[in-house]
Amino acid sequence: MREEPVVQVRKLVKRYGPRTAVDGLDLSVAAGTVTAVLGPNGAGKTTTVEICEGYRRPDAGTVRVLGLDPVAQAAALRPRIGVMLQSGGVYPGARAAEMLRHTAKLHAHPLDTDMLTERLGLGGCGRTPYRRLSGGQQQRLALAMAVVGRPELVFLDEPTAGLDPQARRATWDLVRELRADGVTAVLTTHFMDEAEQLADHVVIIDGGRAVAAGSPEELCRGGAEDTLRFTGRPGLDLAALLTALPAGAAAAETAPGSYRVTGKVGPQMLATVASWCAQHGVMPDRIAVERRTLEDVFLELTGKELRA
Ligand SMILES: Nc1ncnc2c1ncn2[C@@H]1O[C@H](COP(=O)(O)OP(=O)(O)OP(=O)(O)O)[C@@H](O)[C@H]1O
Repeated sequence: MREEPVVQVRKLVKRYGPRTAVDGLDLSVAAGTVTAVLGPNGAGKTTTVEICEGYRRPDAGTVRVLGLDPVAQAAALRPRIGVMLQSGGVYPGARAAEMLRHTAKLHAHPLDTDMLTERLGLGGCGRTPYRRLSGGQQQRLALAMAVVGRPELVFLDEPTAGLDPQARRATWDLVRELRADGVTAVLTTHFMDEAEQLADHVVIIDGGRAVAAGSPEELCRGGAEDTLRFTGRPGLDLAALLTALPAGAAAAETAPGSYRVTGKVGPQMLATVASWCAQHGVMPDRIAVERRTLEDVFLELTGKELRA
């Protein structure tokens, strides 16, 4: 039997005065997976996540998290989820270790707080008041507080924004371990490599709607073309090459001796280009297939212009 989605959002609408921040959004998160929610600034990611967490009320649509209504059944839901907020909710004079221990005590089976602080590189700042922690340390403490209670589901809003490369990797490792323990994670991020590294499922939001969803591989494979590049002697007869290639392919010499072939790039096209080169006495010094990255897909879907 297929498990119910851990998060199920249908036709969600949220308005702030005249502005519609979320505009009929659908989102489904399967149990035990990491879902990355991507989108340009102002797309509605934080609003959606905060509605799932029960911090905001939807204007329309249905939201179920672990089968519960996040607002009406908040008391039942809160102990089962972990939330990493971008900021706020913290007494600035409290010491880091105290805050983490306090949060751990609210849960029946918390993680070991010493282990968690070491893992996240916070071992040396347990006695430091929150307001004196660096931005990156505050960020890691927020992550620790979100996961210390062994939640079934954790929401991470831009978990690695502003972190140095070591801290980013420590965060990624922790998220992978959580998943290995069966925890479901929903994260928002602006880092495409983070989504590629961590996510089983990616949802791209734009203008308050989900404009694409799938695994990183599915999103990169779908739709547009890939590129095959090779180098050889300059001035090859590309019209002749095109007759050997399947319909819809295109070829161009992008610089003297550098060639780009686009279209449905698969084993057949690679073999065709290689055999055409052999027939014409061309030794390709380099031949490479370039797949679209998640960033390419993201920019194709959401545009390259900066938004107001
Ligand atoms: N409390 C609020 N009052 C009024 N407008 C708001 C409020 N919160 C968000 N908005 C607006 O709603 C829209 C969506 O904001 P949201 O923070 O959900 O986007 P986001 O995708 O998380 O953006 P970012 O990547 O910049 O964090 C934006 O236009 C934002 O200005």
